[in-house]
Amino acid sequence: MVERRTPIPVGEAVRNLMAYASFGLKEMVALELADGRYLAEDLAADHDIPSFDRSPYDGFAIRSEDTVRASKDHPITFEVTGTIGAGSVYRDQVGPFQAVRIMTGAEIPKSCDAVVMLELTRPFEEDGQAYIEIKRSFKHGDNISFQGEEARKGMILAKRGTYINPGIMALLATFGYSQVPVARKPVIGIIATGSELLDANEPLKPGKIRNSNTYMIPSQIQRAGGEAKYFGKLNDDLDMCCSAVKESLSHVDMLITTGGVSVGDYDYLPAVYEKLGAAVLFNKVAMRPGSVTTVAHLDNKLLFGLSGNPSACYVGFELFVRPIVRTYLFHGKPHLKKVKAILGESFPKPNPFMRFVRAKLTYDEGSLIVSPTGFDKSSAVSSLAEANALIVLQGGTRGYEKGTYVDVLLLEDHQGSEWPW
Ligand SMILES: Nc1nc2c(c(=O)[nH]1)N[C@H]1C(S)=C(S)[C@@H](COP(=O)(O)OP(=O)(O)OC[C@H]3O[C@@H](n4cnc5c(N)ncnc54)[C@H](O)[C@@H]3O)O[C@H]1N2
Ligand code: MOO
Ligand SMILES: [Mg+2]
Repeated sequence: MVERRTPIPVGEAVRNLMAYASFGLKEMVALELADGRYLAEDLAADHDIPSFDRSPYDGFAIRSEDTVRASKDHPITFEVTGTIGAGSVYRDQVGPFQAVRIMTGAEIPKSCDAVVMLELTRPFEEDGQAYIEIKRSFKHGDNISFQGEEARKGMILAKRGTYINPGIMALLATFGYSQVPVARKPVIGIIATGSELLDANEPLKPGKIRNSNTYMIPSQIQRAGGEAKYFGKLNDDLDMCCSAVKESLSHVDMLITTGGVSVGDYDYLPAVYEKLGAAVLFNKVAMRPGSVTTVAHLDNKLLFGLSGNPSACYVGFELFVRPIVRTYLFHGKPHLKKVKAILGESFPKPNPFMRFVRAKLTYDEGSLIVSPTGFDKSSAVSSLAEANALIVLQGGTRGYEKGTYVDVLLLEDHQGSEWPW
């Protein structure tokens, strides 16, 4: 008798699974290696920015009170008493009608309170002494970048779980993080099952196909923020699958297998879970593709039984593995971000189950347009290539017309979403 499985709604499957999600550990990495990682702690300003009053222009630092009477007809002359480049500090007193030549980024001398841009001065020399003429008045604080005007010491500038992008790299360096507390990447094992599988370098043989899943999944793991560890491909053999799963699991934080989760004669994963005593959370989800996606846990670790069919495998990863990975990385919104977009092409297929259509999202003059990327069976590989989004079509619907607003999940996004969507 073929095993009958009862599909559970996607939302219920995600909720069941997320009960097992946990934060990972922190590790320190050199700043140069922090790009693309996730902050394990809030990033706080340990000093004001700027940390001293500085000049935003190349010009002259002056005392504004000396310019009160300056005008086109009555230029006022200042004696230039020194020069400060960025990085230098001018310690002498600046007296009435004196000016200090100052460069962008240099600290304002204590007795000055305004800066005049070079272009607004007329320089001249008399008896070897430099002077400038100023033809307008300046107020206290004119052209000064004040200490703390951008950020105050103690402010939180990025939260724990933030993806480290170029801007965060700049902040980390600004605040002297030569070592950065980042989330340790979860190590995710991958095993492919299937006697039909050839390696990428093998010539095609009758009845065989190349194993694409274990090249696709590491790429998805990396996009999610984890680290992939490949344990090879296995023939459909129960004992071999059992020992490989058990052994591999001991070296990783979670394990993905692909293939062998359905009800066929050589689909051994259900038997593997049973033999190893893994508790199955679900083994049928009301979705297409990926209905056979199975999740179990053993020794406090999650086992993801993703479908062998490439598109089903892909979608199963994004819906179920990704939020576990992002939670491990301290991300507060671990699920795929959902937006509304306009369907760029009709999708005539009926949708008995919730359907996740591989799609390409584009921007057109303020609108988001989304179109399926091609062949839509769960066995499809080609439609994955261009996909940067999944269109979500509700179960029990009969097709969607071009121009309809549909829900779309973004695959290449770092903001993420909370649950429920
Ligand atoms: N009687 C039923 N048959 C099937 C059902 C069902 O409910 N009743 N479900 C179908 C659905 S839906 C899917 S999806 C597949 C899932 O199959 P498995 O997860 O058991 O995967 P396999 O049988 O091992 O392989 C399926 C398919 O994918 C190819 N494959 C496998 N591994 C890879 C790989 N690493 N790279 C590329 N392609 C791979 C394999 O050759 C098969 O063509 O079951 C349906 N059947
Ligand atoms: O798991 Mo299957 O993808 O529904 O085709
Ligand atoms: Mg099968």
